[in-house]
Amino acid sequence: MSAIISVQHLSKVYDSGFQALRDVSLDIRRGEIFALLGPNGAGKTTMISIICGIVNPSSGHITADGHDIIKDFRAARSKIGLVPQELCTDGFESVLSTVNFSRGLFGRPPNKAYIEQILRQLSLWDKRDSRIMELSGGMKRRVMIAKALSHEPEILFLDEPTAGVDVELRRDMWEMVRGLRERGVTIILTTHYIEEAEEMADRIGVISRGELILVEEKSALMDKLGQKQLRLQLQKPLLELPTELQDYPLSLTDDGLELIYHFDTQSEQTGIADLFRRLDEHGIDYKDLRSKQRSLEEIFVSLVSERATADTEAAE
Ligand SMILES: Nc1ncnc2c1ncn2[C@@H]1O[C@H](COP(=O)(O)OP(=O)(O)OP(=O)(O)O)[C@@H](O)[C@H]1O
Repeated sequence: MSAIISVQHLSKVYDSGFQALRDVSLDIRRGEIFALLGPNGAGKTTMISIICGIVNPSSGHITADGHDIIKDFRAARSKIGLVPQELCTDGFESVLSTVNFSRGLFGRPPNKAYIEQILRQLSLWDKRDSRIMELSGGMKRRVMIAKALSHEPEILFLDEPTAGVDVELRRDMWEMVRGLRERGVTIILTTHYIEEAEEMADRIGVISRGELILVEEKSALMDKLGQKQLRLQLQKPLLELPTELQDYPLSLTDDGLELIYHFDTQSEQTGIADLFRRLDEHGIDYKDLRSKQRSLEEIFVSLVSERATADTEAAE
Protein backbone atom coordinates (compact mmCIF):
# COMPACT_ATOMS: atom_id res chain seq x y z
CA MET A 1 0.00 0.00 0.00
CA SER A 2 1.37 3.44 -0.92
CA ALA A 3 2.06 6.21 1.61
CA ILE A 4 -0.49 9.00 1.71
CA ILE A 5 1.54 10.96 4.25
CA SER A 6 5.29 10.86 4.38
CA VAL A 7 7.17 12.44 7.27
CA GLN A 8 10.97 12.50 6.92
CA HIS A 9 13.39 13.52 9.67
CA LEU A 10 10.97 15.90 11.34
CA SER A 11 12.24 17.93 14.30
CA LYS A 12 10.65 20.78 16.18
CA VAL A 13 12.25 23.17 18.63
CA TYR A 14 9.79 25.75 19.98
CA ASP A 15 10.88 29.40 20.44
CA SER A 16 11.26 28.66 24.15
CA GLY A 17 14.11 26.30 23.18
CA PHE A 18 12.05 23.21 24.05
CA GLN A 19 12.57 20.32 21.64
CA ALA A 20 9.15 18.77 21.10
CA LEU A 21 10.06 16.40 18.22
CA ARG A 22 13.34 14.67 17.40
CA ASP A 23 14.04 13.26 13.96
CA VAL A 24 10.66 11.62 13.42
CA SER A 25 10.18 9.65 10.19
CA LEU A 26 6.89 7.94 9.46
CA ASP A 27 4.82 6.83 6.47
CA ILE A 28 1.06 6.65 6.81
CA ARG A 29 -0.46 4.14 4.40
CA ARG A 30 -3.42 5.04 2.24
CA GLY A 31 -6.66 3.80 3.77
CA GLU A 32 -5.36 2.75 7.17
CA ILE A 33 -6.33 3.75 10.69
CA PHE A 34 -3.14 4.77 12.43
CA ALA A 35 -3.13 5.43 16.16
CA LEU A 36 -0.46 7.63 17.65
CA LEU A 37 -0.11 6.79 21.31
CA GLY A 38 1.89 8.63 23.88
CA PRO A 39 1.76 10.17 27.33
CA ASN A 40 0.90 13.84 27.95
CA GLY A 41 3.38 16.19 26.34
CA ALA A 42 4.95 13.49 24.14
CA GLY A 43 4.59 15.59 20.97
CA LYS A 44 1.45 14.16 19.34
CA THR A 45 -0.36 17.46 18.84
CA THR A 46 2.85 19.15 17.70
CA MET A 47 3.27 16.54 15.00
CA ILE A 48 -0.33 16.82 13.79
CA SER A 49 -0.17 20.61 13.88
CA ILE A 50 2.94 20.59 11.70
CA ILE A 51 1.39 18.21 9.15
CA CYS A 52 -1.71 20.44 9.04
CA GLY A 53 0.35 23.61 8.56
CA ILE A 54 -0.54 25.21 11.91
CA VAL A 55 2.97 24.96 13.40
CA ASN A 56 6.21 25.34 11.42
CA PRO A 57 8.70 22.48 11.52
CA SER A 58 12.30 23.27 12.51
CA SER A 59 13.61 20.72 10.04
CA GLY A 60 12.38 17.81 7.98
CA HIS A 61 10.21 17.18 4.96
CA ILE A 62 6.53 16.23 4.80
CA THR A 63 4.20 15.41 1.93
CA ALA A 64 0.45 14.82 1.98
CA ASP A 65 -0.81 12.88 -1.03
CA GLY A 66 2.39 13.85 -2.83
CA HIS A 67 2.14 17.60 -2.03
CA ASP A 68 4.88 19.27 -0.02
CA ILE A 69 3.12 20.75 3.02
CA ILE A 70 5.17 23.95 2.85
CA LYS A 71 5.86 24.62 -0.83
CA ASP A 72 2.46 23.35 -1.91
CA PHE A 73 0.49 24.18 1.24
CA ARG A 74 -2.97 24.73 -0.27
CA ALA A 75 -3.01 21.51 -2.25
CA ALA A 76 -1.67 19.54 0.73
CA ARG A 77 -4.12 21.12 3.20
CA SER A 78 -7.12 20.51 0.94
CA LYS A 79 -6.50 16.78 1.31
CA ILE A 80 -6.65 16.98 5.10
CA GLY A 81 -9.46 17.32 7.62
CA LEU A 82 -8.51 18.11 11.20
CA VAL A 83 -10.63 17.57 14.30
CA PRO A 84 -8.70 19.45 16.99
CA GLN A 85 -8.63 18.59 20.67
CA GLU A 86 -10.33 21.80 21.68
CA LEU A 87 -13.84 22.60 20.53
CA CYS A 88 -13.49 25.84 18.62
CA THR A 89 -16.44 27.21 16.73
CA ASP A 90 -18.95 30.06 16.89
CA GLY A 91 -21.73 29.04 19.28
CA PHE A 92 -24.28 31.42 17.76
CA GLU A 93 -24.14 29.88 14.30
CA SER A 94 -26.38 27.00 13.22
CA VAL A 95 -24.92 23.57 12.56
CA LEU A 96 -25.67 23.71 8.85
CA SER A 97 -24.21 27.15 8.21
CA THR A 98 -21.07 26.34 10.22
CA VAL A 99 -20.42 23.21 8.20
CA ASN A 100 -21.20 24.92 4.87
CA PHE A 101 -18.88 27.78 5.83
CA SER A 102 -16.02 25.38 6.54
CA ARG A 103 -16.44 23.88 3.09
CA GLY A 104 -16.35 27.35 1.55
CA LEU A 105 -13.07 28.10 3.33
CA PHE A 106 -11.44 25.45 1.17
CA GLY A 107 -12.84 27.06 -1.98
CA ARG A 108 -15.18 24.15 -2.61
CA PRO A 109 -18.50 24.88 -4.35
CA PRO A 110 -21.63 24.16 -2.26
CA ASN A 111 -22.78 20.55 -2.28
CA LYS A 112 -26.06 20.16 -0.41
CA ALA A 113 -26.30 16.42 -0.94
CA TYR A 114 -22.81 15.74 0.47
CA ILE A 115 -23.33 17.95 3.53
CA GLU A 116 -26.67 16.29 4.20
CA GLN A 117 -24.99 12.88 3.96
CA ILE A 118 -22.32 13.68 6.54
CA LEU A 119 -24.78 15.34 8.91
CA ARG A 120 -27.04 12.31 8.68
CA GLN A 121 -24.11 9.97 9.22
CA LEU A 122 -23.19 11.90 12.35
CA SER A 123 -26.83 11.96 13.56
CA LEU A 124 -26.85 15.75 13.30
CA TRP A 125 -29.36 16.21 10.50
CA ASP A 126 -32.25 16.78 12.90
CA LYS A 127 -30.17 19.44 14.63
CA ARG A 128 -29.07 21.22 11.46
CA ASP A 129 -30.91 24.43 12.33
CA SER A 130 -29.94 24.46 16.02
CA ARG A 131 -27.38 26.92 17.24
CA ILE A 132 -24.20 25.15 18.31
CA MET A 133 -24.41 26.59 21.83
CA GLU A 134 -27.68 24.68 22.28
CA LEU A 135 -26.09 21.29 21.62
CA SER A 136 -24.75 18.75 24.10
CA GLY A 137 -20.99 18.25 24.42
CA GLY A 138 -21.09 15.05 22.37
CA MET A 139 -23.06 16.73 19.59
CA LYS A 140 -20.60 19.63 19.52
CA ARG A 141 -17.80 17.15 19.02
CA ARG A 142 -19.69 15.63 16.12
CA VAL A 143 -20.08 19.11 14.61
CA MET A 144 -16.29 19.43 14.73
CA ILE A 145 -16.04 16.19 12.78
CA ALA A 146 -18.63 17.36 10.25
CA LYS A 147 -16.65 20.59 9.79
CA ALA A 148 -13.43 18.63 9.26
CA LEU A 149 -15.15 16.45 6.65
CA SER A 150 -16.96 19.29 4.90
CA HIS A 151 -14.42 19.69 2.08
CA GLU A 152 -14.26 15.94 1.35
CA PRO A 153 -10.72 15.31 2.62
CA GLU A 154 -8.94 12.03 1.99
CA ILE A 155 -7.07 12.19 5.27
CA LEU A 156 -8.68 12.81 8.65
CA PHE A 157 -6.76 13.69 11.80
CA LEU A 158 -8.59 13.16 15.06
CA ASP A 159 -6.73 14.62 18.01
CA GLU A 160 -8.01 12.86 21.13
CA PRO A 161 -11.44 12.23 19.56
CA THR A 162 -13.05 10.73 22.61
CA ALA A 163 -11.46 12.63 25.50
CA GLY A 164 -14.20 13.31 28.04
CA VAL A 165 -16.83 11.53 25.99
CA ASP A 166 -19.15 8.95 27.57
CA VAL A 167 -18.84 5.26 26.74
CA GLU A 168 -21.86 5.19 24.44
CA LEU A 169 -20.71 8.13 22.36
CA ARG A 170 -17.22 6.67 22.24
CA ARG A 171 -18.64 3.49 20.68
CA ASP A 172 -20.62 5.62 18.19
CA MET A 173 -17.47 7.52 17.26
CA TRP A 174 -15.60 4.28 16.68
CA GLU A 175 -18.40 3.06 14.42
CA MET A 176 -18.31 6.31 12.51
CA VAL A 177 -14.54 6.21 12.08
CA ARG A 178 -14.76 2.65 10.75
CA GLY A 179 -17.47 3.81 8.32
CA LEU A 180 -15.15 6.56 7.05
CA ARG A 181 -12.34 4.09 6.56
CA GLU A 182 -14.67 1.89 4.52
CA ARG A 183 -15.23 4.89 2.26
CA GLY A 184 -11.47 5.10 1.73
CA VAL A 185 -10.59 7.91 4.19
CA THR A 186 -7.20 7.51 5.88
CA ILE A 187 -7.48 8.15 9.60
CA ILE A 188 -4.81 9.20 12.05
CA LEU A 189 -5.91 9.47 15.63
CA THR A 190 -4.06 10.40 18.76
CA THR A 191 -5.19 8.95 21.99
CA HIS A 192 -4.32 8.29 25.60
CA TYR A 193 -6.82 5.47 25.67
CA ILE A 194 -4.98 2.30 24.84
CA GLU A 195 -8.36 0.61 24.60
CA GLU A 196 -9.14 2.93 21.69
CA ALA A 197 -5.99 1.99 19.79
CA GLU A 198 -6.54 -1.68 20.57
CA GLU A 199 -10.10 -1.50 19.28
CA MET A 200 -9.61 0.66 16.21
CA ALA A 201 -6.12 0.82 14.79
CA ASP A 202 -4.49 -1.13 11.98
CA ARG A 203 -1.09 0.18 13.03
CA ILE A 204 0.19 1.84 16.15
CA GLY A 205 2.96 4.36 16.66
CA VAL A 206 4.25 5.11 20.13
CA ILE A 207 5.76 8.52 20.76
CA SER A 208 7.62 9.39 23.92
CA ARG A 209 9.48 12.62 24.68
CA GLY A 210 9.37 13.70 21.05
CA GLU A 211 10.75 10.44 19.65
CA LEU A 212 8.83 7.86 17.71
CA ILE A 213 9.95 4.80 19.59
CA LEU A 214 7.91 2.19 17.77
CA VAL A 215 5.67 1.68 14.74
CA GLU A 216 4.07 -1.70 14.32
CA GLU A 217 1.01 -3.51 13.03
CA LYS A 218 -1.33 -3.76 15.98
CA SER A 219 -1.69 -7.52 15.71
CA ALA A 220 2.07 -8.05 15.35
CA LEU A 221 2.73 -5.75 18.29
CA MET A 222 0.36 -7.66 20.48
CA ASP A 223 1.83 -11.01 19.38
CA LYS A 224 5.44 -9.96 19.57
CA LEU A 225 5.32 -8.34 22.93
CA GLY A 226 2.39 -10.28 24.19
CA GLN A 227 3.23 -12.52 27.07
CA LYS A 228 0.64 -14.84 28.36
CA GLN A 229 -0.23 -15.71 31.89
CA LEU A 230 -1.52 -19.04 32.96
CA ARG A 231 -3.44 -18.85 36.23
CA LEU A 232 -4.02 -22.00 38.20
CA GLN A 233 -6.59 -22.01 40.97
CA LEU A 234 -5.36 -24.36 43.64
CA GLN A 235 -7.39 -26.89 45.59
CA LYS A 236 -5.58 -25.99 48.79
CA PRO A 237 -3.79 -22.72 49.53
CA LEU A 238 0.01 -22.76 49.53
CA LEU A 239 1.93 -20.86 52.18
CA GLU A 240 4.86 -20.40 49.83
CA LEU A 241 6.30 -21.69 46.58
CA PRO A 242 8.16 -25.01 47.08
CA THR A 243 11.91 -24.37 46.71
CA GLU A 244 12.12 -26.81 43.78
CA LEU A 245 9.73 -24.58 41.83
CA GLN A 246 11.43 -21.32 42.56
CA ASP A 247 13.42 -21.38 39.30
CA TYR A 248 10.20 -21.24 37.31
CA PRO A 249 8.61 -17.91 36.26
CA LEU A 250 5.92 -18.52 38.84
CA SER A 251 4.29 -16.33 41.42
CA LEU A 252 1.78 -16.99 44.14
CA THR A 253 -1.11 -14.66 44.92
CA ASP A 254 -1.18 -13.19 48.46
CA ASP A 255 -4.00 -15.51 49.55
CA GLY A 256 -1.95 -18.51 48.34
CA LEU A 257 -4.87 -19.70 46.24
CA GLU A 258 -3.57 -18.98 42.77
CA LEU A 259 -0.33 -19.77 40.96
CA ILE A 260 0.55 -17.49 38.07
CA TYR A 261 2.87 -18.79 35.35
CA HIS A 262 4.30 -16.34 32.80
CA PHE A 263 5.27 -17.60 29.37
CA ASP A 264 6.21 -16.15 26.01
CA THR A 265 3.79 -16.81 23.16
CA GLN A 266 6.71 -16.63 20.70
CA SER A 267 8.98 -19.21 22.23
CA GLU A 268 8.87 -22.74 20.85
CA GLN A 269 8.59 -24.29 24.26
CA THR A 270 6.21 -22.75 26.70
CA GLY A 271 7.34 -25.09 29.46
CA ILE A 272 3.74 -25.76 30.46
CA ALA A 273 3.92 -29.55 30.13
CA ASP A 274 7.02 -29.58 32.32
CA LEU A 275 5.32 -27.33 34.86
CA PHE A 276 2.31 -29.62 35.12
CA ARG A 277 4.62 -32.60 35.68
CA ARG A 278 6.44 -30.80 38.48
CA LEU A 279 3.20 -29.71 40.15
CA ASP A 280 2.04 -33.30 40.05
CA GLU A 281 5.28 -34.51 41.61
CA HIS A 282 4.78 -32.05 44.46
CA GLY A 283 1.15 -33.04 44.95
CA ILE A 284 -0.13 -29.57 44.07
CA ASP A 285 -3.66 -30.01 42.74
CA TYR A 286 -5.60 -27.33 40.93
CA LYS A 287 -9.30 -27.08 40.24
CA ASP A 288 -9.29 -24.60 37.38
CA LEU A 289 -6.94 -22.85 35.00
CA ARG A 290 -7.22 -19.93 32.64
CA SER A 291 -4.83 -18.01 30.43
CA LYS A 292 -4.69 -14.30 29.78
CA GLN A 293 -2.89 -12.31 27.07
CA ARG A 294 -0.95 -9.26 28.14
CA SER A 295 -2.99 -6.22 27.10
CA LEU A 296 -1.72 -3.43 24.91
CA GLU A 297 -1.87 -1.21 27.97
CA GLU A 298 0.64 -3.35 29.84
CA ILE A 299 2.84 -3.45 26.73
CA PHE A 300 2.67 0.32 26.35
CA VAL A 301 3.45 1.06 29.99
CA SER A 302 6.47 -1.23 29.91
CA LEU A 303 7.76 0.29 26.64
CA VAL A 304 7.53 3.87 27.85
CA SER A 305 9.06 3.06 31.22
CA GLU A 306 11.90 1.03 29.63
CA ARG A 307 12.62 4.04 27.46
CA ALA A 308 12.59 6.43 30.44
CA THR A 309 15.01 4.15 32.32
CA ALA A 310 17.32 3.93 29.28
CA ASP A 311 17.29 7.76 28.95
CA THR A 312 18.11 8.21 32.64
CA GLU A 313 20.96 5.69 32.45
CA ALA A 314 22.35 7.39 29.33
CA ALA A 315 22.28 10.76 31.12
CA GLU A 316 24.22 9.41 34.12
N1 LIG B 1 3.87 26.76 21.63
C1 LIG B 1 4.67 26.06 22.41
N2 LIG B 1 5.79 26.59 22.94
C2 LIG B 1 6.62 25.86 23.72
N3 LIG B 1 6.42 24.57 24.04
C3 LIG B 1 5.33 23.98 23.55
C4 LIG B 1 4.39 24.69 22.71
N4 LIG B 1 3.40 23.83 22.38
C5 LIG B 1 3.70 22.65 22.96
N5 LIG B 1 4.85 22.75 23.67
C6 LIG B 1 5.50 21.68 24.44
O1 LIG B 1 5.83 20.61 23.57
C7 LIG B 1 5.61 19.35 24.22
C8 LIG B 1 4.71 18.50 23.37
O2 LIG B 1 3.38 19.04 23.40
P1 LIG B 1 2.20 18.39 22.58
O3 LIG B 1 0.99 19.24 22.80
O4 LIG B 1 2.64 18.14 21.19
O5 LIG B 1 2.06 16.99 23.34
P2 LIG B 1 0.92 15.90 23.25
O6 LIG B 1 1.62 14.60 23.07
O7 LIG B 1 -0.09 16.28 22.22
O8 LIG B 1 0.31 15.96 24.70
P3 LIG B 1 -1.20 15.80 25.22
O9 LIG B 1 -1.46 14.34 25.19
O10 LIG B 1 -1.10 16.34 26.60
O11 LIG B 1 -2.07 16.59 24.33
C9 LIG B 1 5.05 19.69 25.60
O12 LIG B 1 6.10 19.63 26.53
C10 LIG B 1 4.53 21.10 25.47
O13 LIG B 1 4.62 21.80 26.68
